[in-house]
Amino acid sequence: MSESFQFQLKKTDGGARLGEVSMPRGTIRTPAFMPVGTVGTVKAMYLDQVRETGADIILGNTYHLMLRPTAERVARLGGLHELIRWQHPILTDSGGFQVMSLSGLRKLDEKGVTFKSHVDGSTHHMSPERSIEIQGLLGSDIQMQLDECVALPATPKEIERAMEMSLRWAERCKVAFGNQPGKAMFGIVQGGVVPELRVRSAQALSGMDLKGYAVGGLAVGEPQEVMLRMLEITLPELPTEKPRYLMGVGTPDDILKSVARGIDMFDCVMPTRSGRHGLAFTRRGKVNIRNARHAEDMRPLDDQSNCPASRDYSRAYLHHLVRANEALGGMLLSWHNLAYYQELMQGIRQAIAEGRFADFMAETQENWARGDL
Ligand SMILES: O=c1[nH]cnc2c(CCNCC3CCCCC3)c3[nH]c(NCc4cccs4)nc3cc12
Repeated sequence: MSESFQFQLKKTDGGARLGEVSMPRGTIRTPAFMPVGTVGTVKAMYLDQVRETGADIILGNTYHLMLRPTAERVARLGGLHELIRWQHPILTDSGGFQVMSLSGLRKLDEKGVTFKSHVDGSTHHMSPERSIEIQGLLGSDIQMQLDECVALPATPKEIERAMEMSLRWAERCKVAFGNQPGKAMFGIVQGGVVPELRVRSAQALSGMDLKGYAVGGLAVGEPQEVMLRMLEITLPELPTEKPRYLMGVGTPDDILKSVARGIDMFDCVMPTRSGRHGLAFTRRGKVNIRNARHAEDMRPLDDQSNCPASRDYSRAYLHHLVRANEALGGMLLSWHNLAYYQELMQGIRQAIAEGRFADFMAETQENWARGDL
């Protein structure tokens, strides 16, 4: 196991990249899908199940953990890895994005974000330095800079202001992070859907020589083709020898098309959140298990899968559990969806390794279009 943080670009196939991030706690095979942990758990899942699906890394939820049980308490309890018993890499977000989407009264200025906790209404101030301190207390392996993801629609002036402040915050986070061997701090490219702002943000962050780069400010309601166009504009400005992380993305189709343009890492609540609501992602497209057509269908979701949730339970049973709002329904569908996402990532990595990613992408999309049997 390497004592440092290293990214190795192993192969490219068109714009798609096969790589590995090596860290003291383990290796991340890229392109990688990172399941979202919330308050230290991937909702409705045991972490050894998450590991079994093929996850090399999970996300820790800074916003929730800083409010409850607090970063200081997590540190006193030995850090997040000890607390949740996950001994592989953990990436934590800065907490800023969720402040903007979850908390009440909030103010954002050069110093940072001031907000009221949705848990108990207490007031919190999070500066770039405090965000890095919190992520350090959690024991995070990959820490994200504090940034401002401006809510769309926004004027170019507003987008420019937020992008430039995010760059200043990136510098402050880099200083606060200092030199932590085996760990990394990633910058986040902003700039909305304005090409020249995207280029300026990516070029400025590249100049900071960070360990990895996230593309932020996307998957916030813009059409898929606009998101993809922004990747085509942004990624050429980022160093090829560093990992690229597209934040909050996405559906299986988003992932295929973003891998084709050079993205290495993804996170999304989609597989777990939609699983809890009865939506299954399968190799033959989406299946809404609540639909009456499954009520007496004895087949499993996917008898080819090595995941028990996909292989051993009938659709009729899953339909019943979800209709009855039984917790086991959401658990089994979350498990199935995470397994499907990891199977998709494994297929992508294999296809790039064999130089047939374009064919894999076309076949996969055709199977989705064919729809469920
Ligand atoms: O610019 C950004 N800066 C920082 N974070 C962003 C995120 C959150 C990524 N997931 C964090 C996880 C950390 C652990 C807990 C769960 C989230 C985004 N998510 C989306 N789209 C999906 C979206 C989800 C909700 C609204 S849009 N676009 C995003 C853009 C940014």
